[in-house]
Amino acid sequence: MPVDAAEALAAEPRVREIAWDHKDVQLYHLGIGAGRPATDPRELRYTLESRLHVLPSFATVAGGGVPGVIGALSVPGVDVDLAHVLHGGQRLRLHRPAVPVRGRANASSRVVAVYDKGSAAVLVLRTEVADADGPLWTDEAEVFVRGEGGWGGERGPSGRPSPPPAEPADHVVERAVREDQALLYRLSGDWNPLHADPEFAARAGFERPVLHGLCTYGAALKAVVDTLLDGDVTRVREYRTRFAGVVYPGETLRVRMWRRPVADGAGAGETDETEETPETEETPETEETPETGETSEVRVAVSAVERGDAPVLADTVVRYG
Ligand SMILES: CCCCCCC[C@@H](O)CC(=O)SCCNC(=O)CCNC(=O)[C@H](O)C(C)(C)COP(=O)(O)OP(=O)(O)OC[C@H]1O[C@@H](n2cnc3c(N)ncnc32)[C@H](O)[C@@H]1OP(=O)(O)O
Repeated sequence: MPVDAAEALAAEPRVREIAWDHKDVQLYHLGIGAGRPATDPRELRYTLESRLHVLPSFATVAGGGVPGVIGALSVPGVDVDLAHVLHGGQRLRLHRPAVPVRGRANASSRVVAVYDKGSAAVLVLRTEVADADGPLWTDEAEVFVRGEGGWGGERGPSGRPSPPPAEPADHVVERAVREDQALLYRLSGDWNPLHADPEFAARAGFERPVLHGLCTYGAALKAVVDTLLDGDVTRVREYRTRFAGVVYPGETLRVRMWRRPVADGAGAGETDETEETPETEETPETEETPETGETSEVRVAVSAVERGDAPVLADTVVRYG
């Protein structure tokens, strides 16, 4: 059986040392579309080493993606065809206000949930990253594997993505995706040919290579940080999304944002009714978001302008201090 849930869940965490420096950060920023226009003082913070800050979504590639997406799926009990794999969702919690420009840390990854959707399997991979000073971030990727369900396993959280709020958005920005964006983004470590090789993309059922989900994820966070947080990357506490539709390089992303206070009593580490946190073991202590002042959040909806309002990122929330 290509997905053996019991074996995947029982596997020991995979622990590896990761390291990164300013060059990795700059490459990542270029990969998600930063640096245009190249002389804009705000953009220079994404590209110039003397002013560099780190967009927190860099955490999803820190360490060069080593050993890359294929390695990340090399888990006991998981033997799937990469052409059937789509990124289904992503969640990131920061345990410190800023991701450092250079770092060395231990990353511990394991499968924390496996769901049987009948026609697909959903794997939840959690990675906890800590350096000598303590926890840095926790990252959770939901991996949707088409054609691998049907073994009678737990179905997990159900439901379609929730629609965006009915009221007009507080902010709407558009961000063009370069034709070669995926070719640039993959240099940060996700070498999946789905994003570069037309023949592989056709085998996976797409008319041409699609953009990495995490590239859209980074571009949307950058739009939020630049628009709402005055470019202050240190205010981001948590960021989650569901990948609801593909993006093709060359399209334009429309990012709509609705600000709202976090409901009374809902700490940054807690969930709300729209959230689809997998029902796994209790959230470990280290996943608490730091208490660095009042937390607000923004609901975000992302679509590709060329294809109307159909969401490409749904159930998307950024929490910030
Ligand atoms: C370490 C990191 C590892 C990362 C691996 C990824 C490697 C990358 O290189 C790969 C990528 O970047 S791929 C590009 C980004 N992703 C995408 O573009 C996917 C876009 N989404 C889709 O196409 C569909 O929503 C699709 C296909 C996802 C689902 O659509 P449908 O097949 O129509 O499914 P649907 O009928 O709506 O739902 C069936 C059941 O599945 C659940 N579900 C749906 N979308 C989900 C999602 N995105 N994540 C988790 N669960 C999801 C539904 O809730 C439903 O469950 P139930 O029947 O119980 O209600």
